[in-house]
Amino acid sequence: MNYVPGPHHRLISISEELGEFIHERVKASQETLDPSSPRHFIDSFLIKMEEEKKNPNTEFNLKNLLMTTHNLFVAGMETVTSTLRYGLLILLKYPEVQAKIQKEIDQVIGRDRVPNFEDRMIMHYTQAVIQEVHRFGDVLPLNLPHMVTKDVEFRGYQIPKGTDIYPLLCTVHHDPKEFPSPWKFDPNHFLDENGQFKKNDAVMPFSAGKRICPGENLARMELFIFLTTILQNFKLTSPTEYSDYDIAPKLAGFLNAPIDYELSFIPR
Ligand code: HEM
Repeated sequence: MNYVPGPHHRLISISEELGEFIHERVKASQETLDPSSPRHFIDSFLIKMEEEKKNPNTEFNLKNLLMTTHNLFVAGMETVTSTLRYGLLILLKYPEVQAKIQKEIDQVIGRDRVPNFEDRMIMHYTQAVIQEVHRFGDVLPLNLPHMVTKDVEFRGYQIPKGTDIYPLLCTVHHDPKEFPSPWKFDPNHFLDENGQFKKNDAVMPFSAGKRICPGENLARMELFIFLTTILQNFKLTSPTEYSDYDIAPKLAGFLNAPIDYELSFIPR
């Protein structure tokens, strides 16, 4: 691929830059490590490397530390950013949804303190909007590829050991049996008749099972805190009116990403 022209060169150079940054961070952590008080993932991994240094088969080595940290950055950045960008675009399209979240923020949090994650439990409308952004934005429609580790029979189909499978999330998220208007953005998909948040296991933006996204809790926390902090302080407006087509998910590579759009943050 080095000899083929195209935008992937930028991707490769950004990835290399990220690799160098992580290398520096690991070096700094090694120099300041206190094994009795790990500060973060890198410290914990370094401690495990030390514990397992006599095991020739250990997976806790420097190469895996660098790659795993790289993975966390790549898997955690684009997904959260795209979901948040979808959310803000949708709020431009539906100002009444934005106004209802702001009403809930004013009632539960007010303007004099920063939002915290515990607020989420009593902010039913905000929770429903975020869950609907996950469903509608559907940022990983193809999920990640898996491979069957033994011969499997599934609904009458024989799947031989070693076959790649794609457990699609896009079909799950648009199942008309679960969501009355699957292609429309509608927070009511997650609200009961009393306006309380209604869980629906049919939505699984983080997938399911043993390989479920390990960043789910972090992502949910980030999205709640970012969105409520922004809306506590700003009204979102745009000189452009966005259509249903503009907000519909657009596949870019294996991710859905929102269009580029104009957004102004007006202090409240
Ligand atoms: C809105 C945000 C996010 C979404 C929608 C999302 C979604 C997903 C999905 C669907 C998978 C595939 C699970 C499977 O193979 O069945 C996955 C895997 C993964 N995610 Fe996330 N993710 C998000 C945020 C994050 C964050 C914040 C991190 C870490 C900081 C993270 C780290 C990972 C990693 C390391 C994997 C691979 C796990 C494995 O292969 O065992 N993700 N994510």
